[in-house]
Amino acid sequence: MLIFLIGMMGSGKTTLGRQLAQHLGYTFIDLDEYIVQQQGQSIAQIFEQQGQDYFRVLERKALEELVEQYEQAVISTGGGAPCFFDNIDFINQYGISIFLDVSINVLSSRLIAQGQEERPLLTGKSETDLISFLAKTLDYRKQFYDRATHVLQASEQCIERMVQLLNL
Ligand SMILES: Nc1ncnc2c1ncn2[C@@H]1O[C@H](COP(=O)(O)OP(=O)(O)OP(=O)(O)O)[C@@H](O)[C@H]1O
Ligand SMILES: O=C(O)C1=C[C@@H](O)[C@@H](O)[C@H](O)C1
Ligand SMILES: [Mg+2]
Repeated sequence: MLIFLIGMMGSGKTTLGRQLAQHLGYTFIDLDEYIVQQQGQSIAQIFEQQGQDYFRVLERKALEELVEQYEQAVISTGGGAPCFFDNIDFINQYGISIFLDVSINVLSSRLIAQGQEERPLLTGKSETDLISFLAKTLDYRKQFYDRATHVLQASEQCIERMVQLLNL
């Protein structure tokens, strides 16, 4: 089975994905890291040098490659991945998708704590700008995230509890 984690930046896709994969004995793949390794450039460099549209094409190609290569894997996607092309349909065709539903306040405090240098869409934003950017982005992306096959309320849950709740 392929399990795709989807949700906003800072919702815990990478953190939870790694632990879920370990729990299930599955391979863990982070889509952002896969692209970084393939390209030999950071996400920030790809955005800066080739632009976001190019990154979205790389993201789609990476999804296509991964479904060919793996049968049992947890794949943490980038925050925007399900929201471009027909990626959410593609994801649901090849596996299950879990939307990590996290409130804007929790997202913004996690993202501020973690620093923003590897998240080009957030670079240079003040806390107020960050909150309004997240709210606006989620407002648009919700239509895609809502098509996940599973939803986890993930603001407060600790990782171990989330793994139990999924009951996989
Ligand atoms: N359930 C949780 N409880 C508390 N903190 C968490 C939880 N999940 C993730 N975090 C923290 O939130 C931050 C963001 O998590 P993570 O990098 O996993 O998010 P992401 O969804 O992969 O983001 P991106 O889309 O930018 O890759 C990290 O500092 C992580 O330690
Ligand atoms: O939410 C987004 O659009 C992004 C999230 C990150 O995971 C990266 O994929 C990139 O920084 C873009
Ligand atoms: Mg991540």
